[in-house]
Amino acid sequence: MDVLVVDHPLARARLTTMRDARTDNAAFRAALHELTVMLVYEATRDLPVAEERVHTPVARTTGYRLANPPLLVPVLRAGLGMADQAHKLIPDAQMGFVGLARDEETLQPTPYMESLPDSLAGRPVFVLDPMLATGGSMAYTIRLLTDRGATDVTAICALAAPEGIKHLEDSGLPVRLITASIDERLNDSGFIVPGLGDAGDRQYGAVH
Ligand SMILES: O=P(O)(O)OC[C@H]1O[C@H](OP(=O)(O)OP(=O)(O)O)[C@H](O)[C@@H]1O
Ligand SMILES: O=c1cc[nH]c(=O)[nH]1
Ligand SMILES: [Mg+2]
Repeated sequence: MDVLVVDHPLARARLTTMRDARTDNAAFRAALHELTVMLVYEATRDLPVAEERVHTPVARTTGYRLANPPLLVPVLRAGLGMADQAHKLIPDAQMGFVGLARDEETLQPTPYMESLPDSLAGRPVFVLDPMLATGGSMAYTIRLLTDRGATDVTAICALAAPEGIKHLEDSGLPVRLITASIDERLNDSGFIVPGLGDAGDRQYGAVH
């Protein structure tokens, strides 16, 4: 599996803000928004472009646009904090939604929402979720996509654990990963160490 770690100094600075336990919900959301721009920028770097003629005030020249904009799929809740920024960068993208909550005992994803186009054949997909921990939620989401014909999936995550990367690699699913950091490990509760805590709670407040 291709893995790209975006370790640009500005990305590291935003991630540091997100990691800091003193960062409040609003500042955490702002840092995630800004980090998302950097991750999506890198994720789109090699996408095919279509050429079009453009008239500047001075002359005619060749212009460019994405030939086949990806479907954006935020994984609720935490991925919602990446959705608007990704959409601003790719305004003609369509968006689908998946809602998952990880069971705190079993660490298995429990699905509660799914809104995706019927067919994804020939369409690249960007899955937006700040956290790749065990990898169970991401693998579940990607299977929803491949069941609809997707063969080109990019997982965009602020943080990834080695265990989650291995899970995706072992799954054989057609995915590449863009992340700002590969952290050390998971703890006994399935949290990424050093991590940043619960990315949903850090943005929107605790539900339990
Ligand atoms: O790799 P995994 O072990 O599956 O864990 C990662 C998942 O955990 C978090 O969501 P959570 O279940 O906490 O839901 P939330 O976004 O509503 O907080 C995160 O946003 C991922 O979706
Ligand atoms: O560290 C973790 C692991 C899973 N989900 C989170 O939000 N944080
Ligand atoms: Mg959560």
